[in-house]
Amino acid sequence: MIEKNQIKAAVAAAAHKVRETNPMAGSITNTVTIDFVANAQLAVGGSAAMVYLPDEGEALVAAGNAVYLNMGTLFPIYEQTIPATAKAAHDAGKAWVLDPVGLGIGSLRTKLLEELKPYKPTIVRGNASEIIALASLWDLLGAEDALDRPRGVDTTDGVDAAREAAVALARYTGGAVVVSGEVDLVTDGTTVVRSHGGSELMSKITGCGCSQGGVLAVYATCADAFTAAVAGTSHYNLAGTRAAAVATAPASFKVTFIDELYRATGEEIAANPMSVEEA
Ligand SMILES: Nc1ncnc2c1ncn2[C@@H]1O[C@H](COP(=O)(O)OP(=O)(O)O)[C@@H](O)[C@H]1O
Ligand SMILES: Cc1ncsc1CCOP(=O)(O)O
Ligand SMILES: [Mg+2]
Repeated sequence: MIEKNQIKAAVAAAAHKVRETNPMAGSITNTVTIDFVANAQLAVGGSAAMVYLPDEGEALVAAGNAVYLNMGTLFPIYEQTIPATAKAAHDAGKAWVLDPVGLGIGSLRTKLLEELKPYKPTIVRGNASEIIALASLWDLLGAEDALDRPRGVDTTDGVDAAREAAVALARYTGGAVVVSGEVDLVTDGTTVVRSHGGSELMSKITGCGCSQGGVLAVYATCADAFTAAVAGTSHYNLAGTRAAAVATAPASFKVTFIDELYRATGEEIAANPMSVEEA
């Protein structure tokens, strides 16, 4: 298990490095939230590039240290783009972040996520239902825990219901897993961090999860999987807490939230409340 002080020091260092280096993390993401993802990546200090085509996904892998793959709205071309980009990242030893949005809707999403298993995402980020569904699809849960039911894009499970699935996924990938919710859970399969903060209003605007994934990819350009996952999640929760102190309804919250992502310093991000336990 990693000690809390060590985690916090690594988080502050990662935040400083992002701000100093303005790293690019390319994305293949959904059309609902593509603008929010790019703006969140810029606000935390990164640089964004959004593409749809297979050779462009591979080009973004070559051009940066991390890419973000989000399954939210699939087009037929993604049958080529998503596996080609994940394979390119895996083969190049570069980081990639997976958000298995809406796993269970339709057959292409399921087929693609099955295909991605050998490319072991550096960070998996999803809500509790998506994390349980992915661990189940990848046969990482005991038969009695395995679930196979279609879902939408919002969770029907609490974060703790996905703890075992998250630990199993992290042990399989060798990377980190973030389960988002009222209190976010982050694990590398050995240590579990619970990151506090944020706001209920984050579930009242679309794209807080998707943009969190984009921010995690920015951090993954500059830090190991677990540090990047804790740092991006802490940064998110701090900005959510601060935005909720100013804005009381969804649209103004979203604008203020992006401002607070921009304002947060490395020390403030590291000081965001967390608890640490063994996996
Ligand atoms: N009730 C809540 N309280 C605090 N933060 C929340 C709450 N609901 C969601 N969040 C935050 O919103 C972000 C997106 O989480 P979530 O809504 O679970 O993802 P998704 O949009 O993929 O379903 C995360 O940073 C999470 O911490
Ligand atoms: C509503 C919706 N439908 C397909 S993707 C998407 C966005 C989901 O965004 P998030 O999971 O971040 O709320
Ligand atoms: Mg989501």
